[in-house]
Amino acid sequence: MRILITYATTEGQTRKIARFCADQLISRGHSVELLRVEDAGDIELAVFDTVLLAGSVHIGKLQEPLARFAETHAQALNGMPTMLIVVSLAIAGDDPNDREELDRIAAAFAAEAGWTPGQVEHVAGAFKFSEYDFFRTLAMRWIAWQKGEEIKAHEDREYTDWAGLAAVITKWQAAAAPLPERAKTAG
Ligand SMILES: Cc1cc2nc3c(=O)[nH]c(=O)nc-3n(C[C@H](O)[C@H](O)[C@H](O)COP(=O)(O)O)c2cc1C
Repeated sequence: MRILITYATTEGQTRKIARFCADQLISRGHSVELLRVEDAGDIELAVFDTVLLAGSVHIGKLQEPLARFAETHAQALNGMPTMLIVVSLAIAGDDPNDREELDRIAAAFAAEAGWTPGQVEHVAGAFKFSEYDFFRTLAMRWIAWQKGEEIKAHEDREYTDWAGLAAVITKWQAAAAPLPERAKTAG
């Protein structure tokens, strides 16, 4: 399959997640174009069989450039298999209220764009204290403290479940493949 993966990232974790997805798909024989969403604006989606969008939650929202991309290409996206990956820290916990809030964020993003993703996956991100400015450091230390996490100054901490993500991608590429390709890519 020809697959477009386009992503928005603020501190870099979603780029790492998008690259991981690309590597997984390439290793299964797919042709993958991986683009930061700012570089994907006027891309022709008709040349792809499927599209994966990824973004991260900052103060209750996904990035604006990702929202613009989804809105601009909503019609094409609605006509092909798609997946939205939502990266957050809240999903790393086990609070059902957090999960509800993340589902609401994903639903609002999709509704505003006029796009119905074929699949929505929540993926845990990372604390990136090496990337934060002074005020972000204060805010994120407070969040870490609230969650009972002790993180040293300038330390990063990753919560992404790479094995879980690999399983999601394996399943998705098999389901998204056009029928004749399914036999080749399944498993
Ligand atoms: C300023 C700021 C605000 C954030 N707001 C949220 C939030 O509302 N909910 C949440 O679950 N995670 C929140 N996060 C955590 C990010 O989603 C997480 O760190 C993610 O890995 C960032 O991905 P990125 O590096 O690709 O931007 C926030 C992080 C920062 C720095």
